[in-house]
Amino acid sequence: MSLTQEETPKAGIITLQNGQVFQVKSDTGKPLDSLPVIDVSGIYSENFEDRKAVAEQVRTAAHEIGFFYVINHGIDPKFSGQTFEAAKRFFEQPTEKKMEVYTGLVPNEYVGYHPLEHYSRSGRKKKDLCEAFNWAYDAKFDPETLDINEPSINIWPEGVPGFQEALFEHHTQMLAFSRRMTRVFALALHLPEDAFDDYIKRPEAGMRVLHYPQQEAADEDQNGIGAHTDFECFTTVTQDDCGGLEVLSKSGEWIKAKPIPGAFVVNIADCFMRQTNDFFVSTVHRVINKSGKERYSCPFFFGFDRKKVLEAVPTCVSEENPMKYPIMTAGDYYAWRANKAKTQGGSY
Ligand SMILES: O=C(O)CCC(=O)C(=O)O
Ligand SMILES: [Fe+2]
Repeated sequence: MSLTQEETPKAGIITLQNGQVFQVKSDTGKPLDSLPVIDVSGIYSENFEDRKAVAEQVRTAAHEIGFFYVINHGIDPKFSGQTFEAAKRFFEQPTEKKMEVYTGLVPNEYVGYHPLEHYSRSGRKKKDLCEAFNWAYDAKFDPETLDINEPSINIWPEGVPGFQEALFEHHTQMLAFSRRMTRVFALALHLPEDAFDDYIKRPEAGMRVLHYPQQEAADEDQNGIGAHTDFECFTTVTQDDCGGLEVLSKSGEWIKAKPIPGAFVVNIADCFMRQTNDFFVSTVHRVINKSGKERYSCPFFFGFDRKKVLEAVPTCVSEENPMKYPIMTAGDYYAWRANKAKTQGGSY
């Protein structure tokens, strides 16, 4: 949210940190089945036509709604199981202990602990009812690293055995999947499959695990995480079976992204929206946990090397449709958004 804590949001209007303003028709999520489900098993095929067939479905989904489920993604659910189990052990600790790795200790970066009811994206009366632990790319855990000696920016809690190991085992899986999906996105943009390969040799690859207690406050007073867009290229979310993730449709309705066992939810984020000159839509989403249970989720945020310039891809600009966004590096864009989110009480 770009609203400061003092401003009161106008009913039905959402203003985001990236400057976009949205009109919402109804504040209540609807259980529509309108998010596409894409079987991505073809991304592992040796046959180009199989990969292209997945890419065409991704093209439509990324353009029309910016959110879709992927099934048959090939990642064993034991990895997210381990992450959720490790996260429960971390979140269970007293707040003072968790604050030893408070994200505020690391300026400009989104690593470490984000406390409960501490940030607000929604501008609602009460701050967002979630807590999170974030960790960033670490060359040591990237089998394709270019520089194994690159220092890590992560901070880790003491006294949670196996925490870092569980989280990075999972991260390494998601990294490989996201690199493959980047090739699918290139095909989806009708570019050569390797068009972004150089952008993701040293990618931006942050991950977080979130805990949402059951919400007692009314939706108009609080959200689990308020309406926002993500700032990298695309996000892949593993959610448990509680539900609560909602996506804002183009017509201004909140659609419930109900959990599909074993599926990931993939959403387009702002860097891809900028690079594709709005052909891919970075879609507003939020979470409200009224399931009666504790909700856990784990998004993986994938983006380009900070040194790369976010120029529009050639298939998305023309004389009639010039680039809409100022050109900057992925790193400058990230720093701008990260700072905004941290100083305005926002979250990731
Ligand atoms: O918890 C979820 O399902 C989504 C979380 C999210 O949108 C975020 O952390 O950016
Ligand atoms: Fe998000």
